[in-house]
Amino acid sequence: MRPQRIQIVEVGPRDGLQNEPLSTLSDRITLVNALAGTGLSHIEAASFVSPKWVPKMADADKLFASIDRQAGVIYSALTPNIKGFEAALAAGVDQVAVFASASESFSQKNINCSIIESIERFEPVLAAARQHNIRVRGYVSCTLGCPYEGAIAPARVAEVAQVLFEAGCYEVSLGDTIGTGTPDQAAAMVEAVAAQVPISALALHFHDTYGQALANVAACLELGVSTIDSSVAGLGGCPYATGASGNLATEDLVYMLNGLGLSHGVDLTKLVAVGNDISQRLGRKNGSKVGQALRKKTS
Ligand SMILES: CC(C)(COP(=O)([O-])OP(=O)([O-])OC[C@H]1O[C@@H](n2cnc3c(N)ncnc32)[C@H](O)[C@@H]1OP(=O)([O-])[O-])[C@@H](O)C(=O)NCCC(=O)NCCSC(=O)C[C@@](C)(O)CC(=O)[O-]
Repeated sequence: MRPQRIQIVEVGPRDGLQNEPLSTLSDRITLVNALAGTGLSHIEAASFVSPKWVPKMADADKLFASIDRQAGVIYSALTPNIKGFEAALAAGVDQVAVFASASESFSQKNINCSIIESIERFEPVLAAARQHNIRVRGYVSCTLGCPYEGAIAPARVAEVAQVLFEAGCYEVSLGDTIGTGTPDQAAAMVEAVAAQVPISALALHFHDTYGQALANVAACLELGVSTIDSSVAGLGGCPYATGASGNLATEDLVYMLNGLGLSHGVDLTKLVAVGNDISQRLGRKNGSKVGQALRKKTS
């Protein structure tokens, strides 16, 4: 049941840096370029969202105009509405993502509308993307808990994921936004969603606030999930989930996949160097245990 090949979606430049107070446009560009040199084949590089809401993601068009695009790498971005999609299209984004929530309260805080309204806003994005041959990824946040509502029923997550998939998202990424989930809960949630959406179209997007992300991924790999989102150096958090820490660190994920003998195409040594560099630039502790361990070993 465990897949042999894993697709890693690197979300550090977006989910990571959207929440790093000291990051600059230049840091963002440097990070995207450096990540593309590690073998990663999908980098979520930016968000076309309101800069009033998420100031650190401003100037996504400048970022796309400045990065050195590598053949074989998908450079994607978040687009919450048609305005964002049109800007992303003009900037030459390869792929976009729409983002819904399994929690009504989080939907209101994050994108200022209800879940149903968010889906309505995504319809023109999906239609325009189809017209331009651009693939759309869907996110469901708060799949294992909400900072405002607490527990979220797996059936609710499955319902929102199914709506996104049937609306045309080629893949649905399941976010444990506040990182509270544990392996059995994560597996139960994925099983509930997989009853509605093919498991091959599901991705995991787990934050590591309670140190459970890697264990949760390991449990869900056994169910056949083959796409995992992660963030170099465990960068980030969420502006609308106070206290949530960064995503699962890509270095930790790659180290585990190596140990399991699963292929992924990423060079761990190069990745560790990128994680240490961005941590140093931001003046923050590297959030990857593997990044820290290998740095000590090599220094
Ligand atoms: C969705 C909106 C825009 C609604 O925000 P709104 O205020 O309801 O929208 P509006 O349509 O009334 O527009 C208000 C202003 O925003 C502008 N605007 C409107 N749309 C855009 C756009 N696309 N790009 C740039 N500007 C835009 C619009 O032009 C206007 O400008 P003004 O007239 O005031 O100068 C806002 O709530 C927003 O941008 N939210 C950002 C949400 C965000 O990025 N959150 C962090 C993502 S993390 C996440 O969702 C979880 C995830 C995906 O990582 C998974 C996980 O970890 O679990």
